[in-house]
Amino acid sequence: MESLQIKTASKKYPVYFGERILENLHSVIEDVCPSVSNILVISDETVYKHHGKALMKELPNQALSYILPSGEGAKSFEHFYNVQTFALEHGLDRQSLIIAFGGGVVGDLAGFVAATYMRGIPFIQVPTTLLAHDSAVGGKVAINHELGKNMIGAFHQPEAVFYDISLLETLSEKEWRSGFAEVVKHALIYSTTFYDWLKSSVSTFEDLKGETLIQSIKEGIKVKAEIVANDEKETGIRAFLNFGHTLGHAIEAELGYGEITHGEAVVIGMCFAFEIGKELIDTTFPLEKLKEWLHKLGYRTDIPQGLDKNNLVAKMKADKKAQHGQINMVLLKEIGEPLLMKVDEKTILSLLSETST
Ligand SMILES: NC(=O)c1ccc[n+]([C@@H]2O[C@H](COP(=O)([O-])OP(=O)(O)OC[C@H]3O[C@@H](n4cnc5c(N)ncnc54)[C@H](O)[C@@H]3O)[C@@H](O)[C@H]2O)c1
Ligand SMILES: O=C(O)C(=O)C[C@@H](O)[C@H](O)[C@H](O)COP(=O)(O)O
Ligand SMILES: [Zn+2]
Repeated sequence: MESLQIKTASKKYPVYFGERILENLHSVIEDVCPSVSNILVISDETVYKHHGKALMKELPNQALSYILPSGEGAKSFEHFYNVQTFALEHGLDRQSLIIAFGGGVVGDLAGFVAATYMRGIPFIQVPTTLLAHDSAVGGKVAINHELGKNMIGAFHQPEAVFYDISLLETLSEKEWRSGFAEVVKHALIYSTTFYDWLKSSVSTFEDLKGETLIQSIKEGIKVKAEIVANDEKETGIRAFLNFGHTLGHAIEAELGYGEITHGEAVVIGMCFAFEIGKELIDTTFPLEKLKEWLHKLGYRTDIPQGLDKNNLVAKMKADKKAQHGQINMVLLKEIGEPLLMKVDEKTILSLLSETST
């Protein structure tokens, strides 16, 4: 089992990763939460069906579980409230531990429950998707609002991240595609070395196995770790991790949560940010080559049909990076050279019209 250390202003914690490491979970819990009173596992139906038994076998018999429906819809006020009610009814206290067992949806919701229950209790992320190499690290936890993604949330770091990569074997191709988008994002904002390696190593999702998978996850987490170590609460460079998300989140909210995966929306958002970059900054980035690779991997890079462009712009203006109602987007001058820039909504509206099908 390998490990990395995450050091943020508020907390230091380990990220353990490797294949078939679940049997080590109890000793990690003893290490990071030695005086835990009881445990609540929060998961979703699909994850629990595939891997629930294997997880619960590693926990004390009294461990509780709360199973959410699968998918983005679980990041709602209703499910948040229901989990809090369950926790209260079952007597969770400040010595209780929440285990988020699932992808980014479970991690974000369970983390937000942990952040707010009795003003904050510990939690451990046990991620089960590729995407969660991103969501499980860094402490952003949230639920969605009809008016925007992750609008209600907190920064609450986990006590540990425990990533058994073998659990990913049951993921569908759609979910590999969604998760890989955030790996590509990490490479693009960080370094040519990471990006070139990724591009030459992954031509189909079949390639995401063994060492290539471990390396992709490890490098992605390292990028995230370095950024959150310097800016835990997004007062500056953490915004770079939001590359592709200004439009991506707007598309997810406009289409209806769960109609498009997070990663697929981020890919469209990243390509759009490159188009904006062509207009506003001096960049030589070969966007067509990136798109060629993305299309081979089955991504769409154009804006889905039928979306109202004015509504998209309104959502982009409501994004958390906006300042005084002005849209702030992450653009890339070159690979590894992100910058945050105010973009006029007229520029956005006209490019949205040009790049839509
Ligand atoms: N907090 C952050 O920093 C951060 C970062 C990136 C994304 N996110 C959020 O993460 C969410 C997306 O996460 P996700 O893509 O992991 O979605 P998800 O948690 O909904 O998982 C995707 C689907 O795969 C299923 N699944 C999960 N693990 C599985 C497994 N091992 N085998 C089979 N099926 C499995 C789930 O049931 C679900 O249907 C979005 O809400 C996004 O906003 C948060
Ligand atoms: O960790 C971050 O910071 C990110 O922006 C990572 C993103 O991939 C992730 O989707 C995050 O949840 C977006 O945050 P938000 O603040 O735009 O809601
Ligand atoms: Zn994301």
